[in-house]
Amino acid sequence: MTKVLYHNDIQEEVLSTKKIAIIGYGSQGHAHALNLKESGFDVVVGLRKGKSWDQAVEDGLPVYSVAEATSQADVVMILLPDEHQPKVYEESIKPNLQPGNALAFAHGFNIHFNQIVPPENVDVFLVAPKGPGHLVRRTFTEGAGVPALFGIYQDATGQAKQIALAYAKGVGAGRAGILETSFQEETETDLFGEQAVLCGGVTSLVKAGFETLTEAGYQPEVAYFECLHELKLIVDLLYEGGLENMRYSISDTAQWGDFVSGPRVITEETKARMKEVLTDIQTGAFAKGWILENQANRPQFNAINTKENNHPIEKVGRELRELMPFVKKPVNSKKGSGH
Ligand SMILES: NC(=O)C1=CN([C@@H]2O[C@H](COP(=O)(O)OP(=O)(O)OC[C@H]3O[C@@H](n4cnc5c(N)ncnc54)[C@H](OP(=O)(O)O)[C@@H]3O)[C@@H](O)[C@H]2O)C=CC1
Ligand SMILES: CC[C@](O)(C(C)=O)C(=O)O
Ligand SMILES: [Mg+2]
Ligand SMILES: [Mg+2]
Repeated sequence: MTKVLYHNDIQEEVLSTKKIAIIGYGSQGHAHALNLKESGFDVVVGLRKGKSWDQAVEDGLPVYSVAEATSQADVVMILLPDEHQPKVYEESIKPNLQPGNALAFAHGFNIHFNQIVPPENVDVFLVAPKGPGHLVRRTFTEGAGVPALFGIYQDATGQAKQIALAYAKGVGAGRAGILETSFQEETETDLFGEQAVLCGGVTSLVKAGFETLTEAGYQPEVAYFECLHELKLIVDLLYEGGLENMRYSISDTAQWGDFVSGPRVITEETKARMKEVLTDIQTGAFAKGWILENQANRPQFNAINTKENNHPIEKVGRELRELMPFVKKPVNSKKGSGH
């Protein structure tokens, strides 16, 4: 089995004497900055003026422009949206990097697809939490953590691995498990996971189930509970104990239905489509399309986003969640949250 590292396997001294600049204060940025600070590290945040800047100040962090934060830091972690990173890197980060600094990422996209080409005299590593930033923060405050991958692209100082590991420990990943990867493996598996399974796969499955039931005349509220709300409860069992644990808790009738009907829905054809998705990622076709979409100001992204937000499952879901005060407010609507 691949070696998985935990909290006590990692020395953090190599990072204790360094200043870390977190560039961006969104989903991952706020989690890394706050977790590292509470782990005892010296953290500054680099931003443009705006909502995130105000939030980081309110959270008690020293905030500077991206150029100023980079200039004073030893480790520069870029946590801007992938599509904004190359421009900000060229204009504000690259001119302020010193030999021996470390440039870090939470996803390998821009390095792997050559959108950012760092100088040879800096370390380049990634620490990629395998979970959404808001959960990286929430689990940390609860004394737990989200697993992370680390990978080294360039080791100019001979210390890149130790620095990356100390960083991963500082964000709380040592509580859950830290695994070594390459930029290529992290980039390709992360894109595949979010497209085919975690995000694209799940949303398409949920909508298809909801539409099948409502088009057959069943109540949208019943379809919502069956196909979306209960998914979290089923996923909790998978998370805690795998497929067997989930199947232990459900009825034998459900388990038999799982065995005979699951493979009728997710078929060899689905797997063939997954392989096509993976090929597009590996060849760079997906990356090229995403870069072009951004250069054109996201016409398709915006149109699809609006349509998706107006899907009937979203409308009935909003109404039903209002009546369940115990359901956590979505991370994009917390009052006063700039994350
Ligand atoms: N989201 C996640 O959970 C995960 C993300 N990742 C990776 O982490 C990285 C960050 O992603 P994510 O956290 O989703 O990013 P977000 O979209 O949440 O980042 C938004 C932040 O970036 C700032 N920002 C955007 N553009 C600029 C700019 N031009 N100059 C300065 N600041 C800017 C925003 O500031 P403002 O308020 O001023 O707009 C805000 O603070 C990506 O590489 C992503 O792939 C990896 C694992 C999971
Ligand atoms: C699953 C989506 C993700 O890869 C993540 C939260 O890990 C992302 O890019 O946001
Ligand atoms: Mg991911
Ligand atoms: Mg991702």
